[in-house]
Order: sequence, then C-alpha cells, then structure tokens
Amino acid sequence: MEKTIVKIEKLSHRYSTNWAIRDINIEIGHTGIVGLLGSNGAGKSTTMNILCGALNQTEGNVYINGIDMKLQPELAKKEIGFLPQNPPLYMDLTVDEYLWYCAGLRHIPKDLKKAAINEVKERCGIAHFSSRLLRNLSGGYRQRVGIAQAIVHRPRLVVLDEPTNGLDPNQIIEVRALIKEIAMDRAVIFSSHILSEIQILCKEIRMIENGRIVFSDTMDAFNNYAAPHSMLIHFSNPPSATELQQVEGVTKAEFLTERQVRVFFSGDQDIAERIVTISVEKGWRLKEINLDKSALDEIFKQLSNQTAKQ
Ligand SMILES: Nc1ncnc2c1ncn2[C@@H]1O[C@H](COP(=O)(O)OP(=O)(O)OP(=O)(O)O)[C@@H](O)[C@H]1O
Repeated sequence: MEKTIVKIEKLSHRYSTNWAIRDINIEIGHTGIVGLLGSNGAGKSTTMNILCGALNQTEGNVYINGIDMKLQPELAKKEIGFLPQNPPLYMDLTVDEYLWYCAGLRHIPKDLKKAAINEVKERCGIAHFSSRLLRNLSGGYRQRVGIAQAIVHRPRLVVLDEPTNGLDPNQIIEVRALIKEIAMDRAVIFSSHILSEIQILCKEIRMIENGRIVFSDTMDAFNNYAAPHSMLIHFSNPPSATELQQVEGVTKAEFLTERQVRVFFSGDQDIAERIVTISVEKGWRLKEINLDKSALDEIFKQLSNQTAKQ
C-alpha cells in the first residue's frame, strides 16, 4: 500500500495571466486531519479543487493513493469525498432523495445503496431528518448532509473546504466532533483561514500564503514556532534592564515607560513564573504581567518573507 494517500508535486495554477498557486508540494498520510491554513485568496480553494479533480492544473502532478489524477481521474476520484466551499445541495430535495442522488453519482451498486445511505445518516446524525427538505434544515445540519455526501462511497480521503464557515458556535462544535470521528479511519484535509480552528482539529498543518506553501509540519511544531517570545511587565519598583537580563532565559529587556518593560525570552514559557518569584524575593512589586500574543498576520508575513528569500 502507498505510504501517502495524497502526493502533490510542483503544483501550479494560473487563471488567465495570474498565478494563483506556485510550486506546491504536499504529502499526506492515511489517517488523521491535516489543516490547510491560509488567508482569503491565498490559494486554498484552488489547491483543493485541483486535488479533487474539479479543476485542471496548469502545471504539476496530483497522485491519490498512487493514482495520477490527470491520467486516471475517474479511478482517483473514487478515493475522494469532497465538500466544496459552496456545497452542492439541492434545496428542493429531502435528505434521503439527495443522498440517493449522490450515491448514484458515486456508482454505488443498487443493492448496497440503502445500507450505505443509512450508515452515513447514522454517522452524521441526520437519520431523524430523512424526509425533511434541505431548505428547511439549519446551517449546521446542511453541513452534516454535505459531509454525508462526501463519505457515502467510503472514500479514503475527505476534503473539506472551510466546512465551519458561517455556522454558529454550537454548530461549529458539533461539526468539529463529526470531522474528528470521520478522520479515525481515513485522511481528512480541512481548510480554514482561522488558525484556532486548525489548532483544535489538526495534527498536521500546511500553511499557504500568496499561492505558496510557507509552513509544513506537525501542529506541535507550528505552535512552538508561533508561541509568544515576549511579555509586557509592569513593576511598581522596577529593576534595571541589566538585572532583568540576568534572569535565566531572558534575552533582552526594553523599558517602554519608567515602570513598563517588554521582556524577550527564549525557550520555555515558565519564565513568567520565574519572574514572579524573583520579583517577590527582590521587592520589585510586580503589578501586571502579560504574554504578548503572536499575531497571525505577523506569522504569515514572516513565513512568506522566509519563503520568498529561499
Ligand atoms: N475563477 C477564478 N478566476 C480568476 N481568478 C481566480 C479564480 N478563482 C480564484 N482566483 C484567484 O486566485 C487566487 C487564489 O484564490 P483561492 O480561491 O484559491 O483562495 P482561497 O485561499 O481559497 O481564498 P478564499 O478563502 O477567499 O476562498 C486569488 O487571488 C483569487 O482571486
């Protein structure tokens, strides 16, 4: 069996004269959720549409379980379930009618259709809405139907383009739980422009900016990279910058006002505890301490600059 379910090689796509994605390389294993993070217009949908055979690339190759999407698109597509950004839901059909239609499109044999549909309805928690028109379902339930159509033929890979967009907080939690459940026995690619969504769900992350992959690693590695490396501290009886720099892990101390100082550090974040303890011992009278947030925009910018220089 192939070690990877998805292999994308040097993928580039141009809409008329503008390159939407350039030289994208991605490999994905057989189970778990991989997050595709990118700001609006970064190239997520273009990549996903090509990956699922809905758009023909200008350059490069896509292999699904070793099958070349360009040479054997029908065979490759059998392995994929796709929920595009705008799900193809027919509002005048009931849940059952719609899933029958989708099962037909996926060439599920007639005698297996009923069982396959019942199974996905159970799995996606929509069995009690079998006879309801799609137009009368809430956004969260419509999204569940969208996910059900994506897994009805038991694909090894499910691609979900911004599936939690436009849902309310409760619906988001429910759809996330469903995605986690379906990723137990298959690979899921999940795209979002919201970092926290990807952090909650994914074990791996591919970050795309201006059409290029700028970060590709585990979620832990990303969190480490994006972790704050500075904090803002307010003392009533401040020490000198030199005294602060003597605290283990502190690399620099910059006073913003007489009593407010930005402290830069490397390594673990227990440094805040160390400063609190030392401050009590030395009578610095610490009033406030806050870790600086790493702004996602800043991380995107840094990573894009690094990639541009390579
Ligand atoms: N059909 C099209 N014709 C021309 N340009 C397009 C087309 N579709 C996308 N683009 C452009 O390609 C670039 C990548 O768009 P894409 O939709 O892939 O990004 P995205 O990361 O999915 O963004 P969003 O989250 O906003 O959908 C953008 O500059 C976009 O304007």
